[in-house]
Amino acid sequence: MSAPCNVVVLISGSGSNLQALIDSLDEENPVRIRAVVSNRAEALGLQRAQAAGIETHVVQHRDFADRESFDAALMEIIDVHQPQLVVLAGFMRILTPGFVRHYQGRLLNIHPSLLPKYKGLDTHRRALEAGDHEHGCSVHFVTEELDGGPVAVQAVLRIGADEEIGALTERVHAAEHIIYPLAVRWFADGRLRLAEQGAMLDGDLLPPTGYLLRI
Ligand SMILES: Nc1nc2c(c(=O)[nH]1)N[C@@H](CN(C=O)c1ccc(C(=O)N[C@@H](CCC(=O)O)C(=O)O)cc1)CN2
Ligand SMILES: NCC(=O)N[C@@H]1O[C@H](COP(=O)([O-])[O-])[C@@H](O)[C@H]1O
Repeated sequence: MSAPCNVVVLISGSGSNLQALIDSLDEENPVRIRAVVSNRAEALGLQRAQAAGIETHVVQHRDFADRESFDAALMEIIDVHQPQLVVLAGFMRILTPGFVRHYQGRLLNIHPSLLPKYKGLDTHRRALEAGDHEHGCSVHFVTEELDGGPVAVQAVLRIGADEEIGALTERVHAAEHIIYPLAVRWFADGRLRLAEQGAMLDGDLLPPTGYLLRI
């Protein structure tokens, strides 16, 4: 088994991706979730972490004068755990260049679209309004460019005729809960890495879409 991989998870909301990561842990998995940090005190994900016996912290962005000081407070808490990996799981704040540089290559995010399409927010509505036939989610390395980092893995879904945003959101969520634990495990096992050229899996450069799963 690989050496333990200390992970800190950042959240802002319900934490279903955090829960999927927690549920993926077993004696074969080297991932050790050392702490969960939320920028919102009301995040239900904090309760999920506490139920799993994971240390939790709240760092509210509204308590800080600017993004740099907020990020510095995050980093101070995160670095206590000396993480090999920081996981954004529904974390809804844009991180500063200083934060991204500090964790470069060991910072992952789950995004609810087939990047590079629909960076930012409100992705499901945008895909439906565009009349797309496919949609999905992406795990990517985080860079200074918002949702622009190299993709590690994507889940591709067919959009059903007249599919409602609620149904699509649920299907994408379910797909996220498959690909995020997979990508995090690959990283912990030393299989997934960020190189100069992009995301690498087992020493091979991944395509811009990352490792594709059709679900
Ligand atoms: N430097 C980076 N920071 C973050 C990235 C990234 O790729 N580079 N990914 C995001 C996650 N994300 C989409 O996947 C995302 C999160 C938040 C926002 C956003 O516009 N946030 C607003 C506040 C919104 C709110 O509080 O509800 C803001 O920060 O002003 C866009 C995309 C995480 N950070
Ligand atoms: N741009 C970032 C973004 O929209 N992230 C999305 O927030 C949700 C968090 O759900 P969760 O709190 O239940 O994991 C997830 O669907 C994730 O893709």
